Amino acid sequence: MSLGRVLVVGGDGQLGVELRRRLAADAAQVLATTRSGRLADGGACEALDLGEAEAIAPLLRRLRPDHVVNAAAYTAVDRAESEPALAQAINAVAPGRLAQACAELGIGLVHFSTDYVFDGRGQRPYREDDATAPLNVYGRSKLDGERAVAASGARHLILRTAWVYAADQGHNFLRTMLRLGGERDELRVVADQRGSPTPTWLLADAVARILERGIAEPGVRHLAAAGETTWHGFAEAIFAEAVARGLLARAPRVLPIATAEYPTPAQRPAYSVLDTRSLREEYGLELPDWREGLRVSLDGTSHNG
Ligand SMILES: NC(=O)C1=CN([C@@H]2O[C@H](COP(=O)(O)OP(=O)(O)OC[C@H]3O[C@@H](n4cnc5c(N)ncnc54)[C@H](OP(=O)(O)O)[C@@H]3O)[C@@H](O)[C@H]2O)C=CC1
Ligand SMILES: Cc1cn([C@H]2C[C@H](O)[C@@H](COP(=O)(O)OP(=O)(O)O[C@H]3O[C@@H](C)C(=O)[C@@H](O)[C@H]3O)O2)c(=O)[nH]c1=O
Ligand SMILES: [Mg+2]
Repeated sequence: MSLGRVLVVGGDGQLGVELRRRLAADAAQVLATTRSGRLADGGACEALDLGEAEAIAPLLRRLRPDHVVNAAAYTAVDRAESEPALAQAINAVAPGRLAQACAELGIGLVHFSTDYVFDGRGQRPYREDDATAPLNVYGRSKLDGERAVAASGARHLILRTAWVYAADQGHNFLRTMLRLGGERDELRVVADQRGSPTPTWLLADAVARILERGIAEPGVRHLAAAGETTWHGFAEAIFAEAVARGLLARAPRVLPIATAEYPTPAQRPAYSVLDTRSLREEYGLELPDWREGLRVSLDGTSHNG
């Protein structure tokens, strides 16, 4: 079955790359945008700077995709504290304009949001309707983006995910740990923030399934790997799996530290595990445990969900 024409906005981000790869198998045509109008692999695509929101509607009118998947965002959590206007423009204003154009043209929209919309004082996995209270600029801008998309009237899904990584590309914790682990004997990693590391292939598989079934009930859904760990636990797992595969000669020592011992400009939630039941039931998804997600990512085997 063909998914028709799908436009991936932000086609060279870590999620955008994986979406293009995954959807190419099922879609009649995968279109993409980057800021420059070129893909990192040299291919051509559409140019779209999300800082210029007035360019969005004309582009969609010209391309007329069946679905838009928005994988673009301002994701530099610490830098956002000193660039709040830019974070707001990319994460809130642009998604709102994108969604309005989708509503006008009858295009379905899949948009991504984050666990950082929560303050982390929860005691059990967060459900979609739990109260949001972002602790940082990035989280606030993403929450405003959710609200703008919801208000647009577009047939949409807002997928809140968490701790996203890919083994082969992008700026992410896995790749940072593999790099630092090769350089140092000892790392200090926070052990009091809990969440669920989620590979981009899992997200791309879920999007393919969603587009295949269609967006029935608009709204927010949670989508992340199952289970939970801390950044320290994730780091330990990364080194164990990397050494087992010969990706690293030996694991560094990973000292568990408190958040207070790793000061950063942005405050982060202490607990942001997401309850994914709603999306799993609605779309018949089986979400792997985060550790299995890590293994598959490092094996480089592509998964079909
Ligand atoms: N990374 C994570 O841990 C998590 C991410 N998410 C969400 O998932 C989605 C995908 O994130 P991820 O793939 O990790 O993000 P990346 O940072 O890897 O990719 C984001 C993409 O957005 C593009 N972009 C940023 N600003 C602009 C702009 N002004 N105009 C056009 N493009 C722009 C970037 O392009 P360029 O490189 O040119 O700046 C980049 O290609 C986002 O909505 C994010 O908020 C949710 C939870 C966790
Ligand atoms: C590199 C490093 C980080 N840390 C800590 C800092 C932070 O609390 C945690 C993770 O660091 P990062 O910078 O990768 O995390 P961060 O940029 O906060 O990751 C977030 O990105 C945004 C886009 C999201 O939406 C979130 O879901 C989440 O994935 O690990 C250490 O304790 N030791 C280290 O050596
Ligand atoms: Mg980061």
